[in-house]
Parts: sequence; structure tokens; C-alpha cells
Amino acid sequence: MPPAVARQCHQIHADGTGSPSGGLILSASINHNPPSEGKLQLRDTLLEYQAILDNASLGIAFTRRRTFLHCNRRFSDMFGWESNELVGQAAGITYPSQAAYDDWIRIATPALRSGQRLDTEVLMARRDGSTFWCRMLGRLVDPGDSSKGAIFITEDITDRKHAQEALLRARDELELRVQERTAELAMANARLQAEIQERLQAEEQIRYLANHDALTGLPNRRLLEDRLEQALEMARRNGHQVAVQFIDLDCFKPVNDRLGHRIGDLLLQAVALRLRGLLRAVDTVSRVGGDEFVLVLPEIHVAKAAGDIAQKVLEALSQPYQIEGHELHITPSIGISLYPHDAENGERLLTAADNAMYLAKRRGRGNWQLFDTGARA
Ligand SMILES: Nc1nc2c(ncn2[C@@H]2O[C@H](COP(=O)(O)OP(=O)(O)OP(=O)(O)O)[C@@H](O)[C@H]2O)c(=O)[nH]1
Repeated sequence: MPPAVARQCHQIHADGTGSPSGGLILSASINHNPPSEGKLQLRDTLLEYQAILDNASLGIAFTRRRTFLHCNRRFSDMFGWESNELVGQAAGITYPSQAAYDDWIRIATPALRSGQRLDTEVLMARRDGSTFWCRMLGRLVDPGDSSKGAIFITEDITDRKHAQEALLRARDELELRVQERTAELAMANARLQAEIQERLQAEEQIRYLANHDALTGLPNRRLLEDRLEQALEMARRNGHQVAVQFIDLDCFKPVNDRLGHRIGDLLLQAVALRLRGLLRAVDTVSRVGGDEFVLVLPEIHVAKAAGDIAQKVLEALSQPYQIEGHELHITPSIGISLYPHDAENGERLLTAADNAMYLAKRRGRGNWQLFDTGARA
């Protein structure tokens, strides 16, 4: 036998109590008689298996009755033991605690006995007590007879486990940051919406103030002119007439003088309210000056209708007002102009109605006048 083979033969032990190389124990016998051909073949095969197991990158161990029977070099290294030191030791020694081992037994035993291949990730302990994560594959040598022992293949997966945990932590942190950012964005969005809303309201308010009289809330001269233009535009299309009525309160100044500006204001508001209540939604009631109001009445079919409305306004505004304990009497002077009869554009219609109103003043106040009547007067 060549010397090399002889050396390897000494690594093969019959009783499993440690070999010089720490290799798995493979049964063979050594005697001093020249071996037969069959035995030589068997020995060569055993040596090959020994070499495979010793050089495997995975830990491999055989246990019987929860005691290590054999384990390869990688297995011993993994658990921090010298070659074959584990042989004869209780398998529980490779677990962080007896309780951990008992837990594992509870889970593994039924699976192994049912003939399944066990595939678990389990926290194991090295000889020095430090722990590491291990993927453990296990199977009974004979599923029908657990007393024949089991084989376990182990792989240190601590790095992978840590990487997985780091990945999970990173994902959780990312999720948290996304949630925080989403909440921040939602808040910023809500703030923005509120600001937009505020700005829209402010713009609306500005528009309203630019177009309305602050005291009565009626359209002011600017909006009146727009509405008059719209009414004329429509009248040009559908052939209707438009009436403009210029209303100036008679002897309003004495109200201010006798009762104060505040009562004068309340009277102006009461007049505005009556006018608004008298007229249709399509009509415009505006305040254009101190005690001056202008009505735009679109869709006038006959000229007489303008006079009828003026009469109605005259009577309504002439009714007494009860204001803070004062009974006030006031009348309007009303001048009326008609599109297209008196003028074709808004400015001229307003001037014509104003002129007619002055005629009503001249004719004793508390009456209404048509422009063309005024022109003839
Ligand atoms: N209370 C109050 N008075 C106002 C306001 N704006 C203008 N006036 C007053 O309204 C009065 C308008 O008077 P006038 O129309 O000139 O004269 P009047 O006394 O009505 O006489 P006639 O129009 O000629 O019938 C003035 O005294 C103004 O000071 C206002 O917003 N509130």
C-alpha cells in the first residue's frame, strides 16, 4: 500500500471517538492480513466519502438519541468546537438554552417522524455562548425508525439574516419617512387649499366692494353701467325696450340735519330694501350717489309699463318709515328714459333719466317724469 493511502486509512475509525483529521467516522477494519480486493474497493469508496464530507462547505452531523454521533469539520468549526469534540455530546449543547432546544424538538420531532425533510432557520449557540442564525435541514435516516438517528445539514446564515433585517429596517424607515412626508404634504396641501380659499374669498370681497355700495349692498355706478350695457345688448338682439329710472329722494338733507347722519343712513338702507323688494330679479337697483338710486328695467314691452313701475316705486317709497322710534316721510322724484326711444347708449340714457328726474323736482317733487315729456316741457 502506498504511504499516502496508509495515512488516510488511519482517519477511518470504527468507534467514532475522534480521528486525527476530525473526519466523519466511517467503519472499516484494519488488520495485518493483506486486504481482499472487495475490501480495498470499499475502503477507497469510504475514503472518497470521507474526503467529500471533510471538505463540504456545509456542516453535516449525525445524531442518535439526541446525541452527536458524527459531525464533519465544517459543523465543528461552525459551532466553535475542535474536530470531533462534539461526538458523544448532547445535541442540546448547540442551542442557546435548554428551553430553546426543547422548543425546537417540539417543532422538529413531528415533522421528522412524518418522514418530511425539515428545513428551518434557528438560532444556535457556539461553544463560547455566542449565537448565530443557522439554516438547518434535517431528516431521519429511517423515517420508520427514529432510533436509527437523523442527519442534519447546517449553514450559517447570520450574514443573510442581518442583511434581511437591515433591509426590513430600511423598508420600515422608508415607509415611516413616506408616511411622514405624505402627512406633511397633506398638511401643506390643506394649508394651500385654505390659502387659496382665503385668497378667493378676498378677491371675491374686493370684487364685491368694487361693484357694490357699502351702505346698502346695492350695485354701485360701475356695476350699474355694466348691467345697463348687458341689458342694451340683449334688447338690441330681441327688440325689447329698456327703461332707466333715476330716483332722487326729496328733501333728504333735512333728515340728516334734524336726526343725524346715522338715521339718514338707516333711511337710505330702508329705501334700498323697499326698492329691491319691489322689482324683479332681472331688474337692477343701484345706488349711484348720496340719496340717488338708478333702476335698469330690461324687457319693457310697452313704454307705459315704465310709467306704471315708476308709479309703483313712488307709492312704495312714499309710505312712512319707522326708524328707531322716528316716523319718517320722504318721497322720490323719478326721471325715466327709454331705450331706444330716448337714446341708444347707456351714458345718454342715464343723462336723459337724470334730466327727467330734475324735471320731476321742478314739478313739485314726489312725482315721476318721462324724458321725452321733460324734453318737451
Ligand atoms: N346719511 C347719509 N347722507 C348722505 C350720504 N351721502 C350723501 N348724503 C347726504 O344726502 C344729502 C343729499 O341732499 P340733496 O339731494 O342734495 O338735497 P335734498 O335735501 O335731498 O333736496 P332735493 O334733492 O333737492 O330734494 C346731502 O345732505 C348729503 O350730505 C350718506 O351716505 N348717508
